[in-house]
Amino acid sequence: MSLKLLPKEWQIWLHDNVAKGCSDNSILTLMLKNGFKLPIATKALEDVRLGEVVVASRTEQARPSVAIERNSIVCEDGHEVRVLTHMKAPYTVYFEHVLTDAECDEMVALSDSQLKDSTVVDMALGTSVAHAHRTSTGCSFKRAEWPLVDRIEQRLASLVNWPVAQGEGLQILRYEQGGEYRAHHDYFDPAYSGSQKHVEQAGQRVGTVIMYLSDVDEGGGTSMPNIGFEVRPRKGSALFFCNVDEYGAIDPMTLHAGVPVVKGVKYIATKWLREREF
Ligand SMILES: O=C(O)CCC(=O)C(=O)O
Ligand SMILES: [Fe+2]
Repeated sequence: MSLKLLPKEWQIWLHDNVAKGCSDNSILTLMLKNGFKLPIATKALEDVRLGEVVVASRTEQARPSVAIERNSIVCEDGHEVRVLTHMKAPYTVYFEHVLTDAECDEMVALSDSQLKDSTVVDMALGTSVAHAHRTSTGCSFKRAEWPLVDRIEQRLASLVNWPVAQGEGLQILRYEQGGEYRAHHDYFDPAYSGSQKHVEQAGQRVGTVIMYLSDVDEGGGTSMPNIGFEVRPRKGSALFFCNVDEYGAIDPMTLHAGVPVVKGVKYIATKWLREREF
């Protein structure tokens, strides 16, 4: 059943290429170049050759997208967000004024009593574990847990053109001086067995939105070391990037880190967008 673990666009691509009579070798070479691991690619190809049916439809989008031709975007709730910077690959947009100061303060207040030491997903087991690479405290909210959370989720959905139902709950992180989140990918790497249960549940994490809830005096940016890019936290701004390319294949260039806070306190709210309903 490896075929179903592939992004929709790749399922279609695989079917089309098998139908065209392409060789296993040429298909697998291209899949490996796009970040798929050999066992997954081989098994998916075998599924198609055995007549496994594609689960995707050709009209569906593989990932979220932003109307980057505009300098500002009016969201469905009438809130106007400014587009400051964008990059084609990895598909990245830095927005200003996604949240008002009052909304940031309210999010911080809602989270403050619930913060616990942060965890990361254990690659082999797929469970949450504490990790020295992530020195922050955090908590998460269920979708629409509070009216403000609901409003922000609706706003983000219209901003990046991705249904609310395909988003995980918001996650809040608080970093104090020296706090950081070392370089990592947000996607579930198909090479690790622990990833599979997440991918089976709601598909890949196709996009990430990191909203900055506080101004930080020094440090605390979000960097993408593979492309030498860094944004600085600014209260109300948000960094959005797609963790997959236009075909839905994982994009290793999205490696990113929460740079250590030098002075001040950094608060963020992160929204992970999934391929299917979560
Ligand atoms: O703290 C940051 O700037 C990065 C946070 C992050 O990578 C995440 O929440 O997945
Ligand atoms: Fe991340």
